[in-house]
Amino acid sequence: MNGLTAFLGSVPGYLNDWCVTIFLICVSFVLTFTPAWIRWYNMRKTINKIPGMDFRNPFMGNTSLVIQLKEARTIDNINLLLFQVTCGFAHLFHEERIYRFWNGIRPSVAFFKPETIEVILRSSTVLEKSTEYSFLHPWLGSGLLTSFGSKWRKRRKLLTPAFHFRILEDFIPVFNEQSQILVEKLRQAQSEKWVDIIKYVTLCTLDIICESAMGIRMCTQENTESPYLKSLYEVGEMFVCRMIRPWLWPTILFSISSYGRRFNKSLAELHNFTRTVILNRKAQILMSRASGKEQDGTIENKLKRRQALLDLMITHHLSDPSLTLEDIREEVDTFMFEGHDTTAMGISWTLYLIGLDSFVQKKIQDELDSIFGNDTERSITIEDIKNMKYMDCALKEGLRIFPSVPFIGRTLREDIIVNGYCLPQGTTCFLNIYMLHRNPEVFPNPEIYDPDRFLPEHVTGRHPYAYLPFSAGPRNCIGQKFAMMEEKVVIANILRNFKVTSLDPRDKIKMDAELVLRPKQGLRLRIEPRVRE
Ligand code: HEM
Repeated sequence: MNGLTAFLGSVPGYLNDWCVTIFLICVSFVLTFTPAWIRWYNMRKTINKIPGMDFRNPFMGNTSLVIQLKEARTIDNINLLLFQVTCGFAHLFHEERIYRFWNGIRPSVAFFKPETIEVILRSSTVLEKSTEYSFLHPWLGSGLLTSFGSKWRKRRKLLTPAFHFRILEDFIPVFNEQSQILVEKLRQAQSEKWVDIIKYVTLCTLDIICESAMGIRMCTQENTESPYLKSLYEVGEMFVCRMIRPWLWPTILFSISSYGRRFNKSLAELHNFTRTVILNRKAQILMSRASGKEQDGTIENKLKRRQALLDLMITHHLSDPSLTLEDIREEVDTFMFEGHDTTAMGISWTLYLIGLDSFVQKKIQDELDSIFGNDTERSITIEDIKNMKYMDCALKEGLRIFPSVPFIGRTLREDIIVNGYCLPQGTTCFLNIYMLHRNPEVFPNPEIYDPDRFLPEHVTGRHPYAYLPFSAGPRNCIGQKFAMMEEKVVIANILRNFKVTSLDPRDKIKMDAELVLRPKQGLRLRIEPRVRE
């Protein structure tokens, strides 16, 4: 201290104040960041006991590998590259099926073995989503997918009855009607050499979820120029642009970028639309209450049951205003988002696999003929769906090879032990469902499409966490029964009418690491009328 006083005494007065200020800034910097750095250093020591690749630049972590490969021009698209690097790492660490990696200074641990994934998903304390999900907040707020803690628990309890089997049955007419429109659209496209099946199916699943979640007909299959559809695509596209550009992660930088401005404009349109639908429906419910025509909260008539999700929330809001209209908006947007792209990809990938395998296609069509005979128009019933046993296997196998949600992320709020390794609080758990489904010990020749893997005799004895297209545990997919029913109705209606042939072999398909697993260049299918023997 004497030295400092002597030094300050020897410099001119006006510089004195500056020296003291700079000295104090340095001290507060050290005091603020040293504990954080010590915590990070200890965390690094613990995490580095898990197998993984080393890196030179501590600020970039293993992300620098992606940049090096991009610079080496091995592959141009960073999205494709990310997906391939992720799978490459999984192959390197295939023995323990666990590895660490550093996403910048953030530690992550990847899992793709049933026993380790079970520890994470069964835990009642690991319920918080990883930070990547926060990019969804402007759109979905803290709805069911992104929320955690008591908010998530309350919402999950409130919404679960809307997915009860009895309620889902009333959506079957919607699945039928919309998939019959899809069949007509495909019939018109038969003269084309091929169609990108994803484009057709996505409009169909969007119409289905709009009618089921909001109770309104959007008719996007008829009106592909719908402003709602345009905004929805724009929001999805800008969201992905942000995900793959780390410099746009800070909200302020994103909002002033051209991507952020386009995102915010379309988002405002989407939110306005959802809010208007909710307000209109609330007014209708209040009017029927006032006129005494309301059939109580048990939702008796068919039309009302079809709107179960929105009605359930509005009815709850009217008796308990702590569930606000904005809360309802978050949930409706969540269901619109989670409920159409996932099913569209499930249907499209499965049709693609069926289109590569004439043996499987014939088996499915034989099963459909045993249910419907030559009738290609009769609406599908719940009994028919139950009888589609081989179709069930074909769909499950499709979701095994191409799970619509290939990765799931969780953030640890306390230390846990997995596979003998300690994972400290703050670690991101990266559950690689895509590679979990390619474990040759569970699924021999994992790249082969073989629906027989899901025959009851082959499923018995399989580890319950070996196959997880809908995740598992407390935060599993609330819409899984809805999705399976919808997918069966749509695929059945297509294959009752058409023979499908996929034009691109498996090794020509490149995959994007987006929120859902999608092929870079679409899926080309030739559609021909079915000729019965
Ligand atoms: C093939 C179709 C589908 C697949 C593969 C799928 C897959 C998944 C997965 C893996 C999760 C867990 C995500 C995570 O933990 O981050 C999830 C959650 C969720 N899914 Fe699905 N999903 C599908 C269809 C649907 C449908 C049709 C709906 C709504 C009608 C839906 C609504 C949700 C919601 C709201 C959540 C969040 C649940 C919670 O955290 O409590 N999903 N889905």
